[in-house]
Amino acid sequence: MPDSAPLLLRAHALEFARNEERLFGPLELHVAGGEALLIEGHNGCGKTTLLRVLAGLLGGAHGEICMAPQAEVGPVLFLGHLLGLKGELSVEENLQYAMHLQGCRAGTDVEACLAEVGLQGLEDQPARTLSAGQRKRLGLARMRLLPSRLWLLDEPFANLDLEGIALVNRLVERHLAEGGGALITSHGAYATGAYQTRVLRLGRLQ
Ligand SMILES: Nc1ncnc2c1ncn2[C@@H]1O[C@H](COP(=O)(O)OP(=O)(O)OP(=O)(O)O)[C@@H](O)[C@H]1O
Repeated sequence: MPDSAPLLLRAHALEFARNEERLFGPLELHVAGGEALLIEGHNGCGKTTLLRVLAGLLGGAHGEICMAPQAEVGPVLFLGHLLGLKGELSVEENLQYAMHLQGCRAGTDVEACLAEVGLQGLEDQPARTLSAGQRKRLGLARMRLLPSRLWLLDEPFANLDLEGIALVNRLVERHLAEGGGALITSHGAYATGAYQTRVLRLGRLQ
C-alpha cells in the first residue's frame, strides 16, 4: 500500500466477550484504501461477531474503533449472511431502493450492476423467489452500486458457484483499484484473489 493511502478503519485493543468469556482480542487491525484484510478462522471463532462490531451492528466490545468520516468515504457497506433484501420488491426495485437511500457509485448504474453479476433478465422477479446464489448475486450488485469505500464482507463466497467466486474476486479487485478497502471473512475453504494483502487469523493471535 502506498504510504499516502487514506486509512479507512483502525481498531485498537478491540476485545469482545460474551457471558464473561472472551471471544476475541485484544486485536489491532487497520485497513487503508487499496487494501484487503482477510479474517480467517474456524467456525465459531468470532469472525461474524468481529465484523458486526466493526459495522456498529453489535455493541458491548471494549477498545477503540476509528472510521474515516462518512462524508469522505460514504456509508460502510456490510454484506452479511442475511442480505437485507426486501422479498416483495423485485430485483431491480431492491437496487433502486438502496440507491435512493445511499446514492450511487460514479460510473455505474442499476442496469450495469445487474448485468455484471449475471442477473439480467431477472429484473422484475420478486427477490423472495430467487435462489440462495441469486440472492447473494443481488447483494453483490448492491455492493457494486453503492458509493461505499469500506466493504465489510462476511463470507462473500458462500452459496456461490465457481464463476460467482471469481466474480466476488473481480469486484473486490476493482474496488481496491478504485481506492476502496475491504475486510473479508472466510473459514479458508475458498481461494481469494491476488488482491489479498494481509491476513488476520482469529483464534491464534489471542
Ligand atoms: N446472538 C448470539 N448469542 C449468543 N451467542 C452467539 C450469538 N451469536 C454468535 N454467538 C456465538 O459466538 C461465537 C462466534 O460466532 P460467530 O458467528 O462470530 O463465529 P464465526 O467465526 O463467524 O463462525 P462461522 O465460520 O461458523 O460463520 C459462536 O460460539 C456463536 O455460537
